[in-house]
Amino acid sequence: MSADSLVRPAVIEVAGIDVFYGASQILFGVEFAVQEGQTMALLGRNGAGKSTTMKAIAGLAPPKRGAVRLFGQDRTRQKPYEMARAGLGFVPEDRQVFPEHSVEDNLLIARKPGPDGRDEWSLERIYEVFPLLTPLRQRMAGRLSGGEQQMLAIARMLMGNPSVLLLDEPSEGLAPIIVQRIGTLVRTLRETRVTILIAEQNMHFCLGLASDATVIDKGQIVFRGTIAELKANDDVRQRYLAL
Ligand SMILES: Nc1ncnc2c1ncn2[C@@H]1O[C@H](COP(=O)(O)OP(=O)(O)OP(=O)(O)O)[C@@H](O)[C@H]1O
Repeated sequence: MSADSLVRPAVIEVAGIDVFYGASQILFGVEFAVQEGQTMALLGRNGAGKSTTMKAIAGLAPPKRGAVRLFGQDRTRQKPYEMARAGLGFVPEDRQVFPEHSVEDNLLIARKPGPDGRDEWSLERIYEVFPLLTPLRQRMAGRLSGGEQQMLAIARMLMGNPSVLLLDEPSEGLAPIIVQRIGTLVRTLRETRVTILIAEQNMHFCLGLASDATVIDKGQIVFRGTIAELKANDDVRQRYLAL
């Protein structure tokens, strides 16, 4: 077997995408790849284009030029439900739990096997990994705290057994202790061999979590490397990530 045949395509490939909202161009040739099992941090300041990139991958902000590929297959301009069927789990910035339904119903509504037939996430397993949700199972999701809602949003996404996770600013607006818990949770997920892309303003949250980093500024990629390389690069951190 040649070495080439062992090279697998990246799980997520964003290939030179331009995204517009109306007449305003928001992303300019954004390009990066996430390999199988990698935890990639997409970092950048407020308004840099992180959410737009996540939405472009998830099918919510179709690129005008360039391509989005999942497991080597072209998925540019597919609908969000098609991306979900292809194995993509997306937790948007605003979490979007069903406020009038209980925690347990939110979870059950989302339950389905993954595209590869994987069915790892039962309610029992969710409560094991998210012990904070156990006593809240009958509570209306709209009455949860921000941190609890974030946990529920991640748990609900997992009930669809995705093989690729997109988390948009999971630490946003949460107290430091809750941010720590979300960090522990992401580390647990990393061990389940899924591929993870996390968009964050909070670089410190990602330093101990991610293996790799991509930095975006004004809709353009300005850095790609390992987390260790980012830590060692004062210039990039000061220019693009300092608050
Ligand atoms: N629906 C929209 N219509 C027009 N412009 C938008 C829309 N959504 C976002 N923008 C603009 O696109 C740019 C990128 O926004 P985006 O939400 O992708 O950034 P971000 O890096 O995720 O920042 P944040 O941390 O604030 O979410 C910003 O200038 C923003 O004002």
